[in-house]
Amino acid sequence: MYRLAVAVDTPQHAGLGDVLDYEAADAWAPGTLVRVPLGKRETLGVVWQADDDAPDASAADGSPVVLKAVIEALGSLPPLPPAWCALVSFTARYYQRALGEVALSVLPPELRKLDDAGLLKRLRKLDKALGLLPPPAPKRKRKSAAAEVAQAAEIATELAVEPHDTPTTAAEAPQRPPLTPEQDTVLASLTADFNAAQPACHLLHGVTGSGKTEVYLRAAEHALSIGRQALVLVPEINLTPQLEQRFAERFPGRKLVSLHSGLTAAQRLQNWLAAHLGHADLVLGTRLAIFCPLPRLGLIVVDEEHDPSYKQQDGARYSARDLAVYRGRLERAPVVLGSATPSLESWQHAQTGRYRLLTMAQRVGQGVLPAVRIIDMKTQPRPPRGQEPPALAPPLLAAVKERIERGEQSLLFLNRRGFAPVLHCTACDWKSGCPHCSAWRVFHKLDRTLRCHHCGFTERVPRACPDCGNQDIQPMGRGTERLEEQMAEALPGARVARIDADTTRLKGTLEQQLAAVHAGDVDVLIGTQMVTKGHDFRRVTLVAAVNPDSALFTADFRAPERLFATLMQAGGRAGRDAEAAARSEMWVQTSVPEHPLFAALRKHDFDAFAASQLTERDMAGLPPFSHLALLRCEAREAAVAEDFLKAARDLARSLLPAEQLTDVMFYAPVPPHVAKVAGFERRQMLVEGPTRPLLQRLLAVWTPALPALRSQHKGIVRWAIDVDPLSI
Ligand SMILES: Nc1ncnc2c1ncn2[C@@H]1O[C@H](COP(=O)(O)OP(=O)(O)OP(=O)(O)O)[C@@H](O)[C@H]1O
Ligand SMILES: [Zn+2]
Repeated sequence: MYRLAVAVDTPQHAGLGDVLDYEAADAWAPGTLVRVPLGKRETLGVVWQADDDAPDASAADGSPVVLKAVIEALGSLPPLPPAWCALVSFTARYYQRALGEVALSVLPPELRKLDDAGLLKRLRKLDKALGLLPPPAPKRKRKSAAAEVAQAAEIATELAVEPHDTPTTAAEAPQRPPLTPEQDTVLASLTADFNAAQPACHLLHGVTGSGKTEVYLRAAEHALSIGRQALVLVPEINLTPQLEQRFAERFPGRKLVSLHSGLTAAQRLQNWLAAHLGHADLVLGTRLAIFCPLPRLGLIVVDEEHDPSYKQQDGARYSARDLAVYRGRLERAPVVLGSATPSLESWQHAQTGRYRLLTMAQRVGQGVLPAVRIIDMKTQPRPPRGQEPPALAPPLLAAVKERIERGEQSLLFLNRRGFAPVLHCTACDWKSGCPHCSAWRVFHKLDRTLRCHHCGFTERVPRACPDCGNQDIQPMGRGTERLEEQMAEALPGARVARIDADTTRLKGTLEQQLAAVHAGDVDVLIGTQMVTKGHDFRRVTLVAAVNPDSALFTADFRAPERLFATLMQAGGRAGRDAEAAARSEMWVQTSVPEHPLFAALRKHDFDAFAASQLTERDMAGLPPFSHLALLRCEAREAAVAEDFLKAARDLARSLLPAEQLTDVMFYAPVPPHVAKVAGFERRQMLVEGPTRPLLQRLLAVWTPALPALRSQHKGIVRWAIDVDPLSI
C-alpha cells in the first residue's frame, strides 16, 4: 500500500493542515484526481505527493495510524502538471488560503460530480467532437508505481503533447493587415523573447485603438507556429465573444476554447479538458482561466491589465494579472500585459526595468485621439427651484444633436444602473434605505421595484411614503434607466439604446444589442462601464462621461487612478474610424474641473498622470512603494468586529520580532465604504509592510493563529485576509 498526501477542500481554517493522508494500492502520480472519503462525505481531491517508501505510518506515540483508503482515482485523465500544482501552491501560500481550497476551487465544478467511468464518457465525447480516435482504455488495475508512471506518461503523450492533425489546408487563409511600424517593433521584441532562457514580462502600453489586439493575435500566431498554446485573459465575459470571434477568424482550423463563468458547467468542463489535454491551441478567458492547465503553454496575454476585475473578490482573493506574471516565469512563457492605462504597480515595474516596456503611442491609420472637453458643472445655469438640472449640459446636448444629424453615434457613460439611486418623500424626507444595509435601495422603474444592490433585497415601490403617507415620493439623482428616458425626451426621433447589467440579463441580449450598435441602428448609446471597455465601435464620434465625480469622492487612494483609466478607456471608444477621428470628442461633466486628472486627460498624457500619482504614493508610503494586506471581518455588532480586529493587531505585534515592530504599520479598524450589508457590520484593518517578503513573513505566522483568536470572539461570523487588496 502507498501513502498519498491529497489536497481536499476542507472547511476554511479547519485546522486540518494543507493535505490529508490516504492509502492506495497504487502510487498515483502527483496531480492525479482522486475520490476520497472526508468525514461522512465522499469528495474530490488532488494527489499532492505519493510516498512509496513509507507504507506503514505511525503516530508520535508509536501506535500505527489507520489511513482511510482512496475510493477511486480518476485515472482516465492525465495528472495535472507539476506547473499547475506549483501555481496552486503559490496562490495558497501568497493569498493565505488552504491549499485544498484553492486547488478545488479552480477546477471545473463539474469534475466533483464525476467518477472515473463518467469522466471517461466525457473524454470520449470530447474526442468525438474533435474527430479524434478514442484514447486507449486505461488499465484499471495498476501493478507498480513504475508501471503507473510509465502509463501516465504514455497517456499524456498520446492525449496531450502530440499536436493533432487539424485540417488547416481546408480553411481559407485569413486576412492579416500589414503591421504598423509600431506594431512591427513591438512584435519583433516579443517574438525574440520566445527564445530567451527566461522570457520576460512585457508591459505593452498602447493608446486606445493602437492595435494591441493585432499584436496579441500575431504573438499567439507565433506561439502556435512553434507548437505552443496561448492563453489570453480579458477582464469581462462580455468581451470574450468579440475577441473569440477575432481569434476564430484569424486561426481557422485551430481549436479555440473559452473559459468564463458564463458557460454551462458541462461546457466549462469540456473546454477545460480540451486545454488540459493539449487539444486546444488557444484559451480565451476571464480571471479563472489563469489556472487552466496547459501542457504546451507558450504565451500569456493579459488584456486591459489594469482592470480591477482581475482580482477575485471572495474566497482566495487572487490577482489573475499577478499570477499570470508568476506563471509565465514558472513555465518560461513570455507574458504580455497590455493596457492604454497600465496599473501604477505594473507601470512602476516597467520604470525600474523589471518588466520590459513596449510602447505604441499612435492610433492605427490616421486615427487621432478624441479632443477632450471638460464642462464645469458649477458654471452651468441653475434649474428652476424644485427641479433637477438636465442630464446633459446644453452645449453637450447640442453636440449630441449634431452627431445625430450627421448620422454618427454618441455614447453616454453613466456608471449607475437603475432609474434613480434613491427615492425620497418630499414631505418628511423619508429615503429608500435598505433595512439590512447601510445603503440606499435603487429605484428601478421598469418593474417598479426598490432594489438593494448590496444584499439584493427587493420590494415593490410603495404607493405612498411609508413614514408619513404622503403620496408625492420622488426619484433623486439619475441612473442609466432614467438617463435613457430623459434622452428619449430631449432628442425626439433619435434611436436611444441602453446597455447595462439590467438590459443584458438574458443570454444573447448583449450580443444582439452590440450588433445593433455596430450596424448603425442606434444613435445614442447609454451604458455603464460595460460599454466603455475594449469595444471597437466604428461609428462613435462622441463619448460623454455624464457624472464621473462620484467615483472621485471615495476614501480609496486608487480612486483617481481608476477614474483616469475609466475615462481614457471610455474616450478611447470615440474616433476609432480614421475618417471620423479628427472630429471625435470626449466630454466630461464635472464640478471639480481643477482636479489634475482632468488636465492629464485633456492631453491624453498617461505618463504625466502616472508620474504625479507615483510621486504622491511614494510620499504617502502607499503601493507600489509599500505592500498591503487587509483583515476584514463581519459581526452583528460593530463593537464585536472592532474588538476582534484590535485583538488581531495585538496578536500580530506579539508575533513580530522586536526589530521589525516599527516597520509594519497597523491602521485603525474602520468601516468599509458600505459598512453594513445584509444585517452584518463590516470592519477592516489595513496592515502595511515596507517589503513584500516582510509582509508575507508576518502573514505566514499571523493567519494560522487567527482561527483560535476568532473562537475567543464569539460574535464574529466571517473573517478573511485580502492580500494586495484593490479596494480599500
Ligand atoms: N496593422 C493594422 N492595419 C490596419 N488596421 C489595423 C491594424 N492593427 C489593428 N487594426 C485595426 O485597428 C482597430 C483598433 O485596433 P485594436 O482594437 O486592436 O486596438 P486596441 O489597441 O486593442 O484598442 P483598445 O485599447 O481601445 O481596445 C481595429 O479595428 C483593428 O482591426
Ligand atoms: Zn441591502
